[in-house]
Amino acid sequence: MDATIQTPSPTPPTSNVTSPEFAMFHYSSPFPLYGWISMFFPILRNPYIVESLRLFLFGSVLETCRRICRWALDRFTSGFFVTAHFQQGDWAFDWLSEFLAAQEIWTNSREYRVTVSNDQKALAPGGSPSTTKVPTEKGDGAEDDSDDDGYPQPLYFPASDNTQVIRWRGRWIQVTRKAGHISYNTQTEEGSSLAITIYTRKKQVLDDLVAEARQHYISTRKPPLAAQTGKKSNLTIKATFEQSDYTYSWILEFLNTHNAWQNTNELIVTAKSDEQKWGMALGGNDRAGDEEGKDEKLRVYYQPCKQNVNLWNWKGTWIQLQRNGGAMDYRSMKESGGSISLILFTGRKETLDELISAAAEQYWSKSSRRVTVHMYESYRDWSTTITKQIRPMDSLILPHGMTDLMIGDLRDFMDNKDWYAAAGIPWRRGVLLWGPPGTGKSTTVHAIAGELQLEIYCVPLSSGDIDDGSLQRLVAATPPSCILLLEDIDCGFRSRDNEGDDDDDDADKPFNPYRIDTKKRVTLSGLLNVLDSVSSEEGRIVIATTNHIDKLDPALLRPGRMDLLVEYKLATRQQNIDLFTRFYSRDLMTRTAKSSQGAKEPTQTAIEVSDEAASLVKKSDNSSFFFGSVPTAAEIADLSIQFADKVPESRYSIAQLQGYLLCSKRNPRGAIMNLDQWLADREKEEADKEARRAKKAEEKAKWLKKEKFRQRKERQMDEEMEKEMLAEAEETKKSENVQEKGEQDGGETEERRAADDDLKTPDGASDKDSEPVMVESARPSSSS
Ligand SMILES: Nc1ncnc2c1ncn2[C@@H]1O[C@H](COP(=O)(O)OP(=O)(O)OP(=O)(O)O)[C@@H](O)[C@H]1O
Repeated sequence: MDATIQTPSPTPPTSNVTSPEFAMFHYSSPFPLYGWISMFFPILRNPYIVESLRLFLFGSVLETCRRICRWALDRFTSGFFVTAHFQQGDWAFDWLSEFLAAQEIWTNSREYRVTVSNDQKALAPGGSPSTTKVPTEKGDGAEDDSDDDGYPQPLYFPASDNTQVIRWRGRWIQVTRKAGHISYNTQTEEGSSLAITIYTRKKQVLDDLVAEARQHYISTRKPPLAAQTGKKSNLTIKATFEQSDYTYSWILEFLNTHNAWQNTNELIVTAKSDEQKWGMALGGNDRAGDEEGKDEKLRVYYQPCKQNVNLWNWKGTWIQLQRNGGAMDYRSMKESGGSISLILFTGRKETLDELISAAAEQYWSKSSRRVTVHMYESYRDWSTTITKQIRPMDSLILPHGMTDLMIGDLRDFMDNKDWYAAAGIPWRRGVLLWGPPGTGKSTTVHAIAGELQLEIYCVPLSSGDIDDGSLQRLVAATPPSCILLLEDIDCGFRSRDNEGDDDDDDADKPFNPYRIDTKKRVTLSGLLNVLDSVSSEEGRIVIATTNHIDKLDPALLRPGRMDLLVEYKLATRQQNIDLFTRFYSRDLMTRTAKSSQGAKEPTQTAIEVSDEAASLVKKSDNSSFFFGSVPTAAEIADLSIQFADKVPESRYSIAQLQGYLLCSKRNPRGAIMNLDQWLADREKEEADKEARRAKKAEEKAKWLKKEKFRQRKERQMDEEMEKEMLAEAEETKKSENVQEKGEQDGGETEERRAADDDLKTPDGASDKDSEPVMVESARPSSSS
C-alpha cells in the first residue's frame, strides 16, 4: 500500500521563491521544529540581515583565531621565555634597579623627572653621573653631591612607563618599568615595579641575573632604598640602647670614633666639654674633641640633632642611626632618658652581635688607658660620666707594701668567682678605707679601678639627695664587676650612738642649736640592706670611705659587709721623703723647666711691676722666681731628708703637703727654705681652728647646760602643776561628796515632808492605795 505523509506547512510555498539557498528549506521535514524555524524565513530573505549575519560569523571566526593564536603564543612564550616581576620596597627590586642603572638602560628613555633632591639620590635609577659614585669606607656612603662650586648635580628618573631591551651575557632581556606615584609626604616615587623577560627556556639564567645584580648592589655599598623611602623591610634588625644602660656608653663611643654621624646635616654645636662624648667630626677631620694641641678656646663639639636619622655603613652593612631625645632636667639642664636606635639592614643576626662586641671591646680597650667614673645626680641616677687619667698604683704615697696588700686581696677576689659559688658565699667584697681627710683614700680607689680595669659608680652619701629608695635603685642599676664607691659613709646617716653630732663640714661654723637638718639621709637598715642585697653579688667591690670610723655602727663593719679595713694615717717620715722625691723627680723637673722657659720670656720682658701691685697680687705658686739649675738626684735625696726632718710626723696629710709643694713646683730648694714659715702658719691656723672648735664646744656645753636646766625647771613646774591639779581634783571630789551627801539628806527630808503633805490632802486616800510600801516605810522614820 502506498502511503504519503503530508506535513502541514505553516507558510505555504510561494511561486516566486527562486533562490537556491531558500529552496533548501522546501524539503519536507519529519520534525515539527521545522515549522517554527520556517517562521523566520521571511526575515532571512532580507538581504541586510543576511549581510549582518555573514559579518558576525566572519568576526567570530576571526576572534576565535586570534584567541587561539594568543593562547599558542603564550604557551610558546612561557615555554621559551622567563619573566620575573619586582616590586618597589623589596630588596630584589633595589638590586635590579641598581644593576640596570649601572647598565645605563634608562638613557634611551624619552621622558624624565629631573631633581637634585638629596633624599632621592639613592633612588635614582641611573642617568646621572653623580649617582654612580661609590661611597668610600671613610665617607661611609657620603656621596659627593657637589663639585667645588657647591651646587648639586641633577638626578634623572624615567618618568613614565618604559620598556627597554638590553643584551646580557649574549641574551636579550626586555625590561619594563612601571612608574609609581610621587608620595605627598616624602616627595619620592612609590609603587613602581619592574618586569624582566629573558629570551630563554632556562630559569637558571634569571637566577644568574638576580645573583649578579645582588653582588653588584653589595659592591656598590649603596644605602638600602628601603631606608631612603622610609619603608621598613622585615629583613632588618632594630636595636635600642637606653641612656640609663651602660651599653649606651659603648655604642656612643664606637659610633663617634667611627664617624658614624658624619652624614647628618642637622647638628647642634656646643662648646661644653661635658658634651664631649657626642663630639664628632665634620668634613673628614678627626673628632673635634680629639684634636691634639687644638686651642681649648676654639674647640667645639658637634652633636646630631634629636630624632635625626642618619645612614652609616659598617663592614658592608647599612645601619640607620637615630638619636632619640630624652627629657630635660631643668635643674641641671641635662638630658636623661635618651636612647640611640640602630636599624641594621641585614637579615644576619650575628651582625648585631659583632657590632656590640666590637663596641664593647673598643670601649674596654680604651678604658684601660683611663678610669670611668659614673656619678649620681639628683633624680637622674647614673646620668653623668667622667673619665679620668689612670692613676698608677706606684704613684700612691703610702707605707711600703700597703697597695700590694690591697691589690693582692682584690685580685684574689676577682679571680675566685667559682670558689665563692662553690662555697655559697655572695661574690662581693667590701672594703672600708678610713682615716683623716687628704690621706689618699679616694685616690686609692681610682688607682685600684685603673689597675683592675673596673668602672667606678660613685654614690656621694653626704650629698643630702640620697635616701634608702634611691640608694637601692642606684645599686640595682650598676653592672656586674664594678666598684661601687660609697663616699663619706658616716655622713649618709646618723649612727644610733651619735644622734646629736654635727657634720664635719660644720665643725668651723658657729654653734647653732636651732639648725634644721633638711638633708635626705639613708637609714642604717637601708644601707645594710643594700650591702647584703642580692644585687651586690655579681663581682662587685663595694668600697666605702670615711673620716670617722668611730661614727659607724658596728653592724656595718661586720665581716661579710666590710671584709677589708684599711687605715690611712697622716704622713709619716717615710711618706714625706717619698712625696718630696717624687714631686721633684728629675723627669718632672726637666719637663717643667722646659715649659717654664718657653713661657717665661715674653712675660718677663713685658711686665714692669710696681711695689704696690706686687703687694696686692698674691700668687700661691712662687715657682717663677726660680731660675737656678735643675738639682741632681743626690741633691733631691738630700733635700727630701731635710724636708722630712722639718715636717712633724703624723701631723699633716699628704694632700696638705702636696698643696704646699705645689707652691714651689719648680723650686725644691725654695720649698725647704719656706717650709718653716709655712709650718708656722699652719700651726697658727690649726691653733685658731682648735680655738674656734673649743669655743664652739664651750658654747654647745653652755647651751646644753642651760637646756638641761631649762628642762629640769620645766619638769619641776610640770610636777608642781601636776601636784596642784591633783590637790585641786581632790578638793573638788571632797566638796562634791559633801554636796552629794547634803543633797541625799535634803532629798530624804523633802520626801518625808511630801509624804506628810500627802497624808493631809483630802484625795490622799487614792495616793495611799497606790504607794502602800512608801507610806509604810515613811511612818516609822517620821515617828522616830
Ligand atoms: N697617699 C697619697 N698618695 C698620693 N697622693 C695623695 C695621697 N694622699 C693624698 N694625696 C693627694 O691629695 C689629694 C686629695 O686626696 P684624696 O682625695 O684621695 O684624699 P681622701 O683621703 O680621699 O680625702 P677625703 O677624706 O677628704 O675624701 C689628691 O689630689 C691626691 O693626689
